[in-house]
Amino acid sequence: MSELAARAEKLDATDELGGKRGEFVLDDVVYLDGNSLGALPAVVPGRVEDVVRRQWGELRIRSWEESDWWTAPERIGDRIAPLVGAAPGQVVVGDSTSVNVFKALVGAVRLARLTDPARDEIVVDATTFPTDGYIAESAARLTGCTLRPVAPADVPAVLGDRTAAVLLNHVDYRTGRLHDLPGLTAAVHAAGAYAVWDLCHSAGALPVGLDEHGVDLAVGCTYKYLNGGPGSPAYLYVRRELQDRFDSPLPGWNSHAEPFGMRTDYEPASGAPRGRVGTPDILSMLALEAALDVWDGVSVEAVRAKSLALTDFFLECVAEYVPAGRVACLTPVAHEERGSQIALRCDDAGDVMKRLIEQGVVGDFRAPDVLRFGFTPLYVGFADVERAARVLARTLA
Ligand SMILES: Cc1ncc(COP(=O)(O)O)c(C=O)c1O
Ligand SMILES: Nc1c(O)cccc1C(=O)C[C@H](N)C(=O)O
Repeated sequence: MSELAARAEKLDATDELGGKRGEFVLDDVVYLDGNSLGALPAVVPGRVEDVVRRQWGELRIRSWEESDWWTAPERIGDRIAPLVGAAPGQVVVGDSTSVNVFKALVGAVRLARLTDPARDEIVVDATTFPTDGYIAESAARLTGCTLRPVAPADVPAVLGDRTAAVLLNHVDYRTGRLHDLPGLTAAVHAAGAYAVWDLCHSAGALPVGLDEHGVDLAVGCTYKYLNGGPGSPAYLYVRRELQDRFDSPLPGWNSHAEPFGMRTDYEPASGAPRGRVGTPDILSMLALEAALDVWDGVSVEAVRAKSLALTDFFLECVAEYVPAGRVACLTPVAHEERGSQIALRCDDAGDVMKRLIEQGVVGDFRAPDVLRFGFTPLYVGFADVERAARVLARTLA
């Protein structure tokens, strides 16, 4: 056994999160794609079966009340809240991330214009996951704003009294770079603008501190580190002090103060429900609720500590096993700039990833030349990491 393999064994033996792996349905594959689709928590199938057979099949319409379907978006929002550093009552679950980006960004521009109607610029992360960029462009057109795509580090330099809202990613989906949420949020506020953060690649992987850092609005998906399942609903955070002024661009009947009043005039609900739109996707939502059980007794700080240890160890194994110059790491080495993934640039990355997957190491390929490996501390161990680096070296040899 190599020195690194022996070390991996020891690290796994003392890993305080090691026991969590047994709460997931996993096989012999090294699954490093939880930053795209989280693994299945073992508790989910039985709970979904109950929702389908008993709640829907037997109780039918009664379940909106008796099975608490109607309040699921806020209830499950409150389960996600502590994972992103939010007090209860500020997170609502529903719709896709894309839709929530739209609600948050248009809502942020409207908030800015309450005090300064002349604000007419939206700043967006130029390196963003494409959907955020597309939605930002449309939100700018709809609100009569100019869109300024800027790399996150350059955002402070372009802020001014025309800035209405800034849309940023906490962790970059390609490189795994962790952006400075506290510093950038403070800079946005100093310019009198509103900060919207996309937490897709940070929630469930590292502490976010939404309340602590005064974030205005945030969105995120639940199918990555929160393991909610394919297409599970996203969430929207609106800071408590802004909720009464939040003017959603998608005011559906579910966000009405009195949904069953069936009134022609719209009166927004107060609190987190104001972020709702239409009927919640109950099956996906309750699968997510069950999946969140794996977080019982887990601290995000412990997850972060293990995530950094896993990514450090992966970099060490890659440096030891992979011939020098064969891959280049795009992910920052500094802990304060690293999310929970490692991105390696490599020639023929698409083909290399195919061959890795054939050998039981599942990451993903992002065009044009990136091998992406996501590390989910709840179910990835150090022996997995050592094996992944070993198989990568063999594949590249
Ligand atoms: C940063 C980021 N935003 C948004 C999305 C996707 O949004 P949606 O849930 O609408 O597909 C993803 C991944 O799919 C993402 O990585
Ligand atoms: N949402 C996805 C999907 O429906 C199919 C395939 C991949 C995804 C993803 O989540 C991609 C992911 N956001 C990324 O960072 O690339």
